[in-house]
Amino acid sequence: MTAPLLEVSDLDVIYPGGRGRKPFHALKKVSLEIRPGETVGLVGESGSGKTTLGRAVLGLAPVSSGAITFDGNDISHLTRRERRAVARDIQVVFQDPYSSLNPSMTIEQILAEPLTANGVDSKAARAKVKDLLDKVRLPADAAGRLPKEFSGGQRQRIAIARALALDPRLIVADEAVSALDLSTQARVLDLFVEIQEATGVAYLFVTHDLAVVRHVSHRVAVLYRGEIVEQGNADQVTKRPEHPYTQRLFMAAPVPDPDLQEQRRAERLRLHEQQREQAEQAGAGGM
Ligand SMILES: Nc1ncnc2c1ncn2[C@@H]1O[C@H](COP(=O)(O)OP(=O)(O)OP(=O)(O)O)[C@@H](O)[C@H]1O
Repeated sequence: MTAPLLEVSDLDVIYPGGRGRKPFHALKKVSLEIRPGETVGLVGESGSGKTTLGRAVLGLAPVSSGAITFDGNDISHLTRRERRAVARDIQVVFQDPYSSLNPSMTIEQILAEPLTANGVDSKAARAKVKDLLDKVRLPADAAGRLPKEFSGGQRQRIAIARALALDPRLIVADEAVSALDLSTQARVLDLFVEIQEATGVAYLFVTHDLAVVRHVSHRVAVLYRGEIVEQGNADQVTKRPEHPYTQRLFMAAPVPDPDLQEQRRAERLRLHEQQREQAEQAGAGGM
């Protein structure tokens, strides 16, 4: 079996208190592994600690104890300089495609920025920008335009292209499709999968949306109040969850497939009709 690319072991994150706020223990003894080219979906309801775990991997949350290793090296307590070296390999795509792109920069400037900051000359950067636009299925003439000229889905493609600029090995996707409508979501998710197949990048896919997690994940980890209560193969966790919390979480999930949704709606209506008829009959019998 391949060695893990990312290994989180017994991780505790405690946000310090202050200004009348008590310290908050956001992650408790969290352990998780991601192998090269793998997608691990991280699910859990709001406040369970999903974003905190993504941020800890990116070096943005306070690690109180435990370890995060990337490619065998502990990255949980890096200096700024050391972090910069790792940052090439671990990139992020955030939820909001409207605020994450600088509105006054052209797409070419946005995509070239991480390249030139890492010593790529401007000619090579221009060529790479073309290649990145192609990877995310945007036309080459997108380069000269501004973010405001693009739809939410297209902006998210630009954000993905920017994350890919330095050929990372891991991308933390934090609710990366949550702001998009359903059909755009599906297309952007397909793009994530396509890019993974082409480049071998691994994803930590943070999402509250179980349909999303089913769509992209090889494995799934379920967070509940800062603890991982279940993790395993995506099929097994999403179809036959063992932990009662996961069972409740998946039972309550909306269904993304419109046909299935319609079928369930029709079933509910039929049941409702049946109950109404039974109630009417019972009422009539009583008269
Ligand atoms: N900087 C911080 N200081 C103190 N507490 C924080 C901080 N950031 C997050 N928290 C708390 O940590 C807990 C976990 O937050 P986190 O954002 O990781 O959850 P989440 O599962 O991603 O939820 P959501 O889906 O709502 O973003 C929450 O109770 C939150 O209030």
